[in-house]
Amino acid sequence: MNSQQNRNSSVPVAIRLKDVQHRYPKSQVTLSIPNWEVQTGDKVFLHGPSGTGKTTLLNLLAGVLQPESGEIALLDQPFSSLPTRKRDKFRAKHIGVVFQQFNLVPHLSVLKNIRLAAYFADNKASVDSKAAAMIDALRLPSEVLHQSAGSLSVGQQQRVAIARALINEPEILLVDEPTSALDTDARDAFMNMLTALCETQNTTLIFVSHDKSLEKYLSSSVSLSALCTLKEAE
Ligand SMILES: Nc1ncnc2c1ncn2[C@@H]1O[C@H](COP(=O)(O)OP(=O)(O)OP(=O)(O)O)[C@@H](O)[C@H]1O
Repeated sequence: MNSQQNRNSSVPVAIRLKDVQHRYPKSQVTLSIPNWEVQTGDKVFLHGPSGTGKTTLLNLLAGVLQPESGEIALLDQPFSSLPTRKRDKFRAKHIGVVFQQFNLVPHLSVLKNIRLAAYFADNKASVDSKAAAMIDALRLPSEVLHQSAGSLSVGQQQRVAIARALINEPEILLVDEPTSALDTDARDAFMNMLTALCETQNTTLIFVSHDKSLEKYLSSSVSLSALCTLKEAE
């Protein structure tokens, strides 16, 4: 099912892009998204061949990149036009991000990695007990909380990255190719855990992957080529 076709006008929109254009410095290629809306609670599988702009779009949604023109609104608030500090604050409070390298601090314990995300979002609500519950929900033994993130396997780090991204109960979760290092069984388990956690928190999920076999875990599917164009300057 396509997320544009799946739209129900009574459900609020979590993500809205209008006439967004982005060009990397010194690049001739412009990525252009005329219109895209994602409803609250939708879990979108965003797919497309390598180099079509998936990571660029996630970075725009995370506010790591700013569009050259157009507007990205999140949770009915202007986002891409916010000054950097306000955008950083908004991201820390409302957006969870799991990118390909997980970006855990390797020498810090799992618990400290999770506490750090809560600290940046000014989240003081019983973080340690929530972290323990999340680690349990992700089927990791409680001992990992006190192990350094860098000492864990890739699959374990992946789950810790999800726990860290969800600790502030973000309304939006952005996930980029997190399963590429996993075998089929581990991938199934991971996808089930991820979507169940998002369901519990009514999180809007944007999940990027090349792997079309993962489509079945998400509630809708969008091809990058239907959403955006990449144009080279003449
Ligand atoms: N930092 C950068 N500077 C210049 N051009 C870039 C940069 N990052 C990406 N691009 C270009 O932008 C386009 C989209 O790249 P992007 O990484 O978003 O694609 P992708 O679909 O995520 O690819 P993959 O599936 O291989 O990760 C490509 O043409 C790429 O060469």
